[in-house]
Amino acid sequence: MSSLSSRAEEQSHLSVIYGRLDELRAEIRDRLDHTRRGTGSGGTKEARSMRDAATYMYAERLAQYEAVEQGLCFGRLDLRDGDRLHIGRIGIHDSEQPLLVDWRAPAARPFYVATAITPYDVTLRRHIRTRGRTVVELDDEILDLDAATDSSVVGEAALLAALTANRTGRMRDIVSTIQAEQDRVIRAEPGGVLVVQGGPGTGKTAVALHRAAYLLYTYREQLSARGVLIVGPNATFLRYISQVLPSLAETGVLLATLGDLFPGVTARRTEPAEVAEIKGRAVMVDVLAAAVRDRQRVPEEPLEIEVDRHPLRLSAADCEPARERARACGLRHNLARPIFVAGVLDALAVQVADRIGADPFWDDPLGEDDALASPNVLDAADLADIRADLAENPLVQAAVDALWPVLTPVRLLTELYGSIDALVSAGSLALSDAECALLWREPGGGWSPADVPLLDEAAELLGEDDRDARRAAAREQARWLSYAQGVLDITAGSKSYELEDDDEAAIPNVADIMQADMLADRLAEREYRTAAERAAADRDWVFGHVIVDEAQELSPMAWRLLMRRCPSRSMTVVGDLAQTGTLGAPAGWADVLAPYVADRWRLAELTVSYRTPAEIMDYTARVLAPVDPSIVPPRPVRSSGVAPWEATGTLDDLVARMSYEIESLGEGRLAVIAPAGYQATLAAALPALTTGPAPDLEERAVLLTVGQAKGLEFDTVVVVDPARLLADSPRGANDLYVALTRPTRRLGVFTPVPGTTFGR
Ligand SMILES: Nc1ncnc2c1ncn2[C@@H]1O[C@H](COP(=O)(O)OP(=O)(O)OP(=O)(O)O)[C@@H](O)[C@H]1O
Repeated sequence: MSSLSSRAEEQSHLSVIYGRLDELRAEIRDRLDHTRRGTGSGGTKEARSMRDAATYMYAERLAQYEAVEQGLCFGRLDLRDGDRLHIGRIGIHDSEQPLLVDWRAPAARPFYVATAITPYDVTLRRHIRTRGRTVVELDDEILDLDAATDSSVVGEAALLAALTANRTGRMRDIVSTIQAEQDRVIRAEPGGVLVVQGGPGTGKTAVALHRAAYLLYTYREQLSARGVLIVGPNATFLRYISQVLPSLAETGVLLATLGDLFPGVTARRTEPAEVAEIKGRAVMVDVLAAAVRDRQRVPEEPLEIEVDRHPLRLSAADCEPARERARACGLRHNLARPIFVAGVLDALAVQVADRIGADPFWDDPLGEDDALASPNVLDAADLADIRADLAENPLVQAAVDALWPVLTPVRLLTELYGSIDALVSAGSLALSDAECALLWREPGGGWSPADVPLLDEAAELLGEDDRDARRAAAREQARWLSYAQGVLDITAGSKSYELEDDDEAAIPNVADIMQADMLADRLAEREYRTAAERAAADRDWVFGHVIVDEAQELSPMAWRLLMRRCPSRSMTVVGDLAQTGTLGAPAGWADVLAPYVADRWRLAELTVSYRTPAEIMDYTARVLAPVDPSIVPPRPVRSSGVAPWEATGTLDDLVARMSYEIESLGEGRLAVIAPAGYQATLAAALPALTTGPAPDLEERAVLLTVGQAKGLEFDTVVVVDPARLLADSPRGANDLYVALTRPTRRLGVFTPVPGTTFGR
């Protein structure tokens, strides 16, 4: 397809682009060396911090330049006015002209959406395939109405090459072959909630990742300070997608599972699906609120507290007004505690004052015993002293702690789960006794992902009395902000002097890539993490944009947590309701979103499956039609000529089949997807498979449950015992749908001989 002369022409342009990239790297390296040499003990504290921040930023920029080495330039547009644009992973200029246009720039958009009918002034679109720094293939499309075909696919040859390449266990970016319907999602406005619904393999995950990169590029000012959060279903999945954003030179994104979103807690505990389902219900908000109220007690029997060898009595009548006042103040548990404590101290102080302040000379002058009370010789200052002494008294403190303890989320939940009485009391209006019994567990053993939204909710209910720390932090921040503003003014002023004949757009100085508040944050912390990194350590962090992948799996409690992290509701929600595996998951996107945005959300649908060839999609549709006719697989973009195989047999037969499949795999990757109860037997019978809770997907062959396989793909997939997968869960059809749509090339379906199984 590509003539030698055009290849030579592209090669020479490519060499110029790489040459310029090398220059940019060398310049940043020089700057880095220069600031590093200056780093150390010299200068003021502020100057040292400034140098550290600059070092960090140059290192970050260098890493971005290093990350774009592979596939730096992948396309060219020839425009009607004779202009020619090369499209690539980042923008690169020399002193006179742009050499490479960033794929996210508006000028690059026609590369993804132009058609013969709507050509956007493009006359030719060229896909350039490279290996290292060498051009290996060109694929030209003339956007000429006379030559228009009805193909809806852009850059067909490049797309097919990408789709049929061996899988590696790591997802690749799709930047050179994004399709028009995907491009519309990637470049959609960031405001509000955008739901992206699409069947398996339609590129939802790929689109979500490219959207994050696009948003950070286009709305950098708004987003880089707050960061972008991408939530994925599990750690294996995050590892699978982890290379995509670095290959797009983006570092401002936090990839996390829901279990990672409560700093200080690593939620890896496994638990039965029915327990996770209860924890995910919206009524758990009421259960937790009741659990907190249950920790705000008054004594059933009066408490005796000995102070200065005299007994004081603390009764329900003393404590009830204090509790009412504390509850009525509208503050959260820990923040309301001082009000309760003040009420209790008042009650105790009166008792002490009555004892020590009685007027020794008081008498009933008329002997009629008609005085209301003994006049007290103590004044307000004395009473305040008594209260202060009582507040310091350990026995008083212990009594108050028992009645209204300072609670952390971890303590509240640990003590709630650890007591069936506490569970039944807190759950009385929302849970059955049997459900409370399911939630009960011994203390210890770690936290599960479903616990994390509850810990977060508990943190909201409890609050943290950190007023002093916040005031001090605000003062410190203001000091750094004014310093940072000064630094930016100076560096902006010195820009042309420092850079002289450099390309200023391509070599940023501090003022280009930082705002004063970002710089102040970094200086103040004396460590220079990106917003995403800092967000990971801060429960109160509010993200600029949140992207949720496999969103159909999230519980109502999980949504509450995510919405708290994104009060602006700038969100992209990506999922497929037909692939829902969890119990208690939503029936529709409206159900999920209504509590937060009513009906103010947009829906975009992806309709073409890029992963799975037509033969496998047809088979899947046939198998699922009698089980769940509502499942309609998406339209495949290609066929492979390889029909799926079906077999029935013993474990030995399966072992024989697997050795053939693994042998004929070549460079690709294979997965066996089997019911959870079969995992032990199959792991023992098939030692060539990598197994475990988070198997390394870069290994050649892995054994997975459906839950683990969600979102992943392999060249070859063997699904074991589909009937059992169907029977194993109330959403069995969805599970089978997920399993059958994982392969990019070959599918095998193996059923044990009737009446036998390969495990529990
Ligand atoms: N435009 C494209 N160009 C090249 N490859 C693509 C394109 N779109 C999607 N793909 C590839 O198709 C495969 C499926 O994409 P992805 O995993 O994003 O789909 P998905 O909709 O998230 O699937 P699932 O619902 O099963 O999780 C991936 O290998 C992805 O790289």
